[in-house]
Amino acid sequence: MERGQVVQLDRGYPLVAVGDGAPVRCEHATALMKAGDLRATVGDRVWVSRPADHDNAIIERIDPRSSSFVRRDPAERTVPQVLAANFTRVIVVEPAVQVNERRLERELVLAHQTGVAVSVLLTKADLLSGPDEVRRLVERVSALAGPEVEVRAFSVRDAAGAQAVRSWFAADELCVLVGKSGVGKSSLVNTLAGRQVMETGAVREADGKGRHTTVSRAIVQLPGAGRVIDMPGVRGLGLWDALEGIEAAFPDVASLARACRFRDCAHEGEPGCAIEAALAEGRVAPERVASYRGLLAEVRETDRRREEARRLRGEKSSDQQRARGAASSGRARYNGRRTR
Ligand SMILES: Nc1nc2c(ncn2[C@@H]2O[C@H](COP(=O)(O)OP(=O)(O)OP(=O)(O)O)[C@@H](O)[C@H]2O)c(=O)[nH]1
Ligand SMILES: [Zn+2]
Repeated sequence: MERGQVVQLDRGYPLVAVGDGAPVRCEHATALMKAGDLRATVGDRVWVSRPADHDNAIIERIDPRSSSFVRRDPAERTVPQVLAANFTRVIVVEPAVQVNERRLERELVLAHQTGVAVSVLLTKADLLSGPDEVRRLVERVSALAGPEVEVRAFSVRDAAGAQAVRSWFAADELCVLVGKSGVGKSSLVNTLAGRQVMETGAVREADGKGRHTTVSRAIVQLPGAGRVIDMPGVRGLGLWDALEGIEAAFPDVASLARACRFRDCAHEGEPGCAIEAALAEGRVAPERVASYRGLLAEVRETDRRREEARRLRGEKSSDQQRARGAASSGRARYNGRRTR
């Protein structure tokens, strides 16, 4: 068997880079699909065999993932979907004009849940009135994202700005870009690559539900720098196993929550709730608490449905399931709290 990495995922079979040769199309081994229905995702390190009598190579094994970007499968409420693996940084991409704060919060939760470094890129900065407005926006988004997250603005029309972003893409990094369709992810990749490697807004494929510029997730090698995964506009960002992500994305609210009298406080009117107290005294923004509560409720609801689905399948141990969930989310966990 040879070791390789999945470098592209489209509607066909995964493309796997093996050695220095051209990437090969791979099918999944039947045994792999039977054992837990494992499918390779972009970034996966895999072991492939190449039977002589077969058109495609075969993925025999998928190595454990050092990180993974997981959302709830939009087609099914009780299974996770891994969109990318083994990256070192998540870059959340939002347009500088009309930043959607609620969407940004959700993206940050999913990004933090992966356990790797998180950055925010505000694109199309040329559409703002000038440097002052850009600076104010970066400050506002930084305040929302917290001190651990670096926020930068970018425009394809500003070569100097592109230079500032390059430090995220050091040679040993694999960055994944997350953001809705049309925010300019492919344009960014093309700017960094110095040539047209991804199709942008000019060429579009209509798919009934909306418009998608990028139809496949692929790893792009930037010349003299690291690599980047462009993910097509991911429409649904349902949370899956995201408690640590919520805690990391809401450091302001989460630090209050740690002072609640009850460890499992739902922050919905329990006695001794530190969040309620902070709200009453105006020490925390009501929108932040509303988002925090809403996202927590979503995770609990998904957990409830998982438990339900498991019961219907005749499985029992939810502890085992949690342990597996922790392994698949790529973030070490102890007792439901972040360990980092
Ligand atoms: N004014 C301005 N327009 C931009 C900038 N970057 C991208 N655009 C435009 O925004 C549109 C969408 O850009 P894309 O790069 O295709 O967006 P995307 O995020 O890759 O979209 P998907 O592949 O569908 O996820 C195109 O028409 C671009 O020309 C920018 O910095 N400034
Ligand atoms: Zn509370």
